[in-house]
Amino acid sequence: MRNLKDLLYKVSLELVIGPTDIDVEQVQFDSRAIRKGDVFIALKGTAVDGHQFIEKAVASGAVAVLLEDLPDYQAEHVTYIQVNKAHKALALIGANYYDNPSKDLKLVGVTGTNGKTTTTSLLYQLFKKLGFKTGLISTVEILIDGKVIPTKHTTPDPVTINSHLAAMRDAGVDYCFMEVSSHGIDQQRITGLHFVGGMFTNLTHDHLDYHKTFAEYRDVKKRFFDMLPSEAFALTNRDDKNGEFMLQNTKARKLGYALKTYTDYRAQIIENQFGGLQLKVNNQELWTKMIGEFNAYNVLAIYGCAIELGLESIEVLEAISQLDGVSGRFQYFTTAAQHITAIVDYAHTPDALKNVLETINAIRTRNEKLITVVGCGGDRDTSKRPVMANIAASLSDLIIFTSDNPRTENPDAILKDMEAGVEAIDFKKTLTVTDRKNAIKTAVQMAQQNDIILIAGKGHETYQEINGVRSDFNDRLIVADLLKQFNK
Ligand SMILES: CC(=O)N[C@H]1[C@@H](OP(=O)(O)OP(=O)(O)OC[C@H]2O[C@@H](n3ccc(=O)[nH]c3=O)[C@H](O)[C@@H]2O)O[C@H](CO)[C@@H](O)[C@@H]1O[C@H](C)C(=O)N[C@@H](C)C(=O)N[C@H](CCC(=O)O)C(=O)O
Ligand SMILES: Nc1ncnc2c1ncn2[C@@H]1O[C@H](COP(=O)(O)OP(=O)(O)OP(=O)(O)O)[C@@H](O)[C@H]1O
Ligand SMILES: N[C@H](CCC[C@H](N)C(=O)O)C(=O)O
Ligand SMILES: [Mg+2]
Repeated sequence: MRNLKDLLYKVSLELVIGPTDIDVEQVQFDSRAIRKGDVFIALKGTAVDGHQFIEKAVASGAVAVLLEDLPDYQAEHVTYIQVNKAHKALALIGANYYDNPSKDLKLVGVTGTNGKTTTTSLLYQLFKKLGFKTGLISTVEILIDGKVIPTKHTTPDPVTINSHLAAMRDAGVDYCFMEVSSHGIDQQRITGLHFVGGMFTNLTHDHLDYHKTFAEYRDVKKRFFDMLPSEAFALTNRDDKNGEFMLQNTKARKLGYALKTYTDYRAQIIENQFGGLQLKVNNQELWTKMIGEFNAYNVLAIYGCAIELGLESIEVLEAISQLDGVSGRFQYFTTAAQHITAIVDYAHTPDALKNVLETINAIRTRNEKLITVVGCGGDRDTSKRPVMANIAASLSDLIIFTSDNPRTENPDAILKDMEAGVEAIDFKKTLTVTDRKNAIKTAVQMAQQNDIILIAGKGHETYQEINGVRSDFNDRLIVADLLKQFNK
């Protein structure tokens, strides 16, 4: 139970009707979750306006309502608090509710189109290996020094974020690494958090359904760096043309990492094989199990972050060489007989798909086929569909288009959008198999000695969402099972 007045600390108020010196139970922004004694925050969302549900929230027992627009009818014994920006107020209230836990640990945020989960998960592993109590907030899971908590979002809502940070503080966590998505920045899910560092991986095509233009998407990402305090570091990829742009208005210490540009943290690829990467990082040797040029960026970024957080270079390099890959990111399975390799990867943007295919093409040595199984999500950016299909077709020997979370869309309509991106010359090597399990089965059946199968788009996911219904689905389990026939 918390005092409402304390929760409103730093929230800029327009009008208050009723007492604020009252006890409230929980902070809710969904009327369906309200219990007696809660405070309801009405948010104007992307689908509906939460103001519609004020009466319902009050009927369910809300003792206070925070809103932007006052209703004509106001219930007695309920406090109404009017603000200009309810999303911002929610974030501040969420932080106040848990006594601003982000100030009690060292929180680093990672933003960018691709590589956030990889970078944050590697940082989590690295800091744990070096003996620190560590936390992680990522697309795959939330980790509180080893304790796993399932998650649905990359960057959860601010009440959830602060509740996890509070649990981390209570567990004595020193460092927390979190993914900062563009939706998270735009919807103020990270407002009020105290970061000691911010990192930027790259910016390429994604989420143009939500942000409308690339410039708007870029500007939203930059807002994360604008909010960093002067004691924080801001470490950005200088080989990406937006790496410097992110830092234009930040107060934080500006730092860069790159493979192709001279900056603070530099790496050179000495070797890039299926076994891993050999790098020269600021003139020191580094070996890692991570594969491909894009992972050279991820590894260099975590090295820079660790040094900025005050760790010793030698022990960081040594610990990085022991880190394992990240679940569903270039995770591969090789058969004993026939030597067929299947790679499950979370590439769900044009750039990620291109990177993964180029990596496979660069490190494959034999005269084998590369078979790609890929789909595009429903109810998400439709403009990336033909682009991803074109990339898959031009960089593979055989392509099987299939479904990847059609959500509420017709799966075949999504596949038609993808097929439209394939050049006439590539058509003869493409197949469309709507059912994803059958698509994977087809790829395995077509594979011959030494062939490589890439199954892209779902990575760590354990479900497939069709017609709005989620059912169990796991690319890794399915392909591992199908490959058993070659191991007998
Ligand atoms: C488009 C989007 O981002 N939507 C998110 C947003 O919901 P919204 O505010 O738009 O919701 P809305 O349905 O319009 O409802 C408005 C308000 O009315 C309330 N309501 C609604 C119905 C009702 O009966 N009573 C009620 O009170 C809702 O709780 C809400 O507060 O805020 C919610 C709470 O934080 C999120 O759960 C929800 O995520 C949806 C489910 C989603 O799919 N989001 C994805 C796109 C997303 O956020 N992805 C990013 C990036 C992914 C990546 O690239 O890694 C992520 O960070 O996960
Ligand atoms: N630094 C990088 N640059 C480009 N592509 C990358 C990079 N790191 C990983 N990838 C590719 O992008 C895919 C997604 O990686 P990851 O899950 O780390 O990204 P993310 O930013 O967390 O994605 P999301 O926005 O869905 O949370 C990987 O499976 C890989 O194909
Ligand atoms: N966080 C990303 C994940 C996409 C993963 C892909 N499997 C899909 O469902 O489209 C998004 O919501 O756009
Ligand atoms: Mg992620």
